Amino acid sequence: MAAVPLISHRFSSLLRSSWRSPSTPKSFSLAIQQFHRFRPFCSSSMAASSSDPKESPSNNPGLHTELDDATKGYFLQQTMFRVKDPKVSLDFYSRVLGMSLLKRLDFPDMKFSLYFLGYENTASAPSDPTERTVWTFGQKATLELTQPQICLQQMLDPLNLNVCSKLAGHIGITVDDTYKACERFERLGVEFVKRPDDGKMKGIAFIKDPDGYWIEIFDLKTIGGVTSAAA
Ligand SMILES: C[C@@H](O)C(=O)SC[C@H](NC(=O)CC[C@H](N)C(=O)O)C(=O)NCC(=O)O
Ligand SMILES: [Zn+2]
Repeated sequence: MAAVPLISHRFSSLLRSSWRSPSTPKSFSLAIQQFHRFRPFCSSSMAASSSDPKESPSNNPGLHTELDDATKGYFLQQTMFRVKDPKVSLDFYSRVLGMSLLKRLDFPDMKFSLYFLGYENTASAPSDPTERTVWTFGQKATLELTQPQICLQQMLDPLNLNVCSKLAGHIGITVDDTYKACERFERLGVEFVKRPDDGKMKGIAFIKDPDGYWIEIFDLKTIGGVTSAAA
């Protein structure tokens, strides 16, 4: 909201200066041009009604608060970063930020490893490797560090626009049922990167958000089996 006073201040000072000297229609028309340039921004922010909370739908076009029952139980489970050296990253996130390694998954045939970090107490993690995977995917807000060996060269090449050079990989949502969720996404016209039965990892899907960010979709019923060989 702070930006709006700045813009309206700039616009009002333009108006004042042009108004004070009506003989200079040029600055007045500039002021009007400025207004029209910033109006879309102002209209969405200045339209905030003082009677409703700032976070209400009336002040946030596009926001829905009557949520679809189908999404009940969804939670943000992970954010995936690609890393150049897991040793350096694990040191940073554990020693500097106090995270624990909840789960490590190794996919030697696909040449990458995954490190799931978070603030959960690992003393409560199951000892069975696959059950520990399911436990991890039941935790909210983990960090998934991906060390994609085959991508390493692309990552080190700043000019490389290969998917691997994007350091921020995806976010991941734990849903109740991946196939049911994806059938709903199809009905809603969501763009897919990978449908659940595409590619090597059956049962995991990737959709895109309006800006093209990848969102991974999985569930606790299948994630253990999908990753059992890597557990
Ligand atoms: C377990 C789940 O949270 C995953 O993210 S595994 C998904 C899998 N990841 C990779 O293949 C990592 C290596 C890849 N080269 C990369 O850098 O992303 C996957 O299918 N990723 C999407 C893809 O199309 O690569
Ligand atoms: Zn992931």
